[in-house]
Amino acid sequence: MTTTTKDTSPPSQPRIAPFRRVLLKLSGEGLMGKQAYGLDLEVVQRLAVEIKEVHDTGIELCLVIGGGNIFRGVSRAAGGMDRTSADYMGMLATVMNALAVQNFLEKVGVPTRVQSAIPMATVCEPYVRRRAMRHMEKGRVVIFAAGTGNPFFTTDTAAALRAVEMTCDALLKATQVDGVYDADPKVVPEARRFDDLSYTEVLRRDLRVMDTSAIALARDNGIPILVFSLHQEGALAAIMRGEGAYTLIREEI
Ligand SMILES: Nc1ncnc2c1ncn2[C@@H]1O[C@H](COP(=O)(O)OP(=O)(O)OP(=O)(O)O)[C@@H](O)[C@H]1O
Ligand SMILES: O=c1ccn([C@@H]2O[C@H](COP(=O)(O)O)[C@@H](O)[C@H]2O)c(=O)[nH]1
Repeated sequence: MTTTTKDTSPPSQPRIAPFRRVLLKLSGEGLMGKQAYGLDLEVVQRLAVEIKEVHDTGIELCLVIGGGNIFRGVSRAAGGMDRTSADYMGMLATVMNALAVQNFLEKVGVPTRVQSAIPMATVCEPYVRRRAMRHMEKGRVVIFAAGTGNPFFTTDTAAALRAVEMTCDALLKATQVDGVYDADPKVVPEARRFDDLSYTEVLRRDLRVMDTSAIALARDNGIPILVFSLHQEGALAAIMRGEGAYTLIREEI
């Protein structure tokens, strides 16, 4: 599922109001491209250009990047380690991804700041909510690293949390698949894709495109979630124009 495709979907009636500020969650695994581990720098470069395109329109942007391309606390690579240590390793992996994306964004002329939930003063800023808001008001893209800073969570929950804290209009989840299906499409090829879903339906059907704490946090704070493919070229800009293919998760529909 790593082939890049061009978004050719026809323009349609926008399903959601124009955005002022959004949080973009990039799948860490998605940054591997065709590789088995780490970063495919061509993928990172393409995403940087796509983010710039949106940033140039004046929309305020913040990012959360997963760490699945390097390390996950619950993965087999964690072996017999205790969960908290393994989760801290996972959070540190997200810092590496944040620094890589920061580098590529700055190469294409997008001003950025990385803020880490685990303070590491010689590497990046610590997470300070009001400072992050100010950076965005000044036109900087803020990259939130190290997840929530707590073990037993994931970067999906960190994305929902930061989206609420930053008063974002939406959480955009750029992932490996082009939306939410009635079963994992990587496991069940005949799974059917949804255009629209309510938070409650995602939780009731146990659709695991995101973890339940992220969905619950978004639901409790009324943040719409748009799930789309990170591999579809132009998908991010299309969504910003009210077009493109994505699953929209929001209140009862
Ligand atoms: N019902 C479902 N609909 C869509 N995708 C699903 C569903 N259930 C499970 N998935 C899986 O969820 C995955 C989400 O991918 P993604 O790489 O974004 O996960 P992630 O945990 O956020 O990644 P990372 O930790 O690397 O950031 C997809 O690979 C997809 O196969
Ligand atoms: O708040 C958080 C966020 C992440 N972790 C750990 O990091 C890895 C990588 O994050 P993904 O969301 O899976 O990409 C995750 O598996 C956890 O081990 C965390 O502990 N707390």
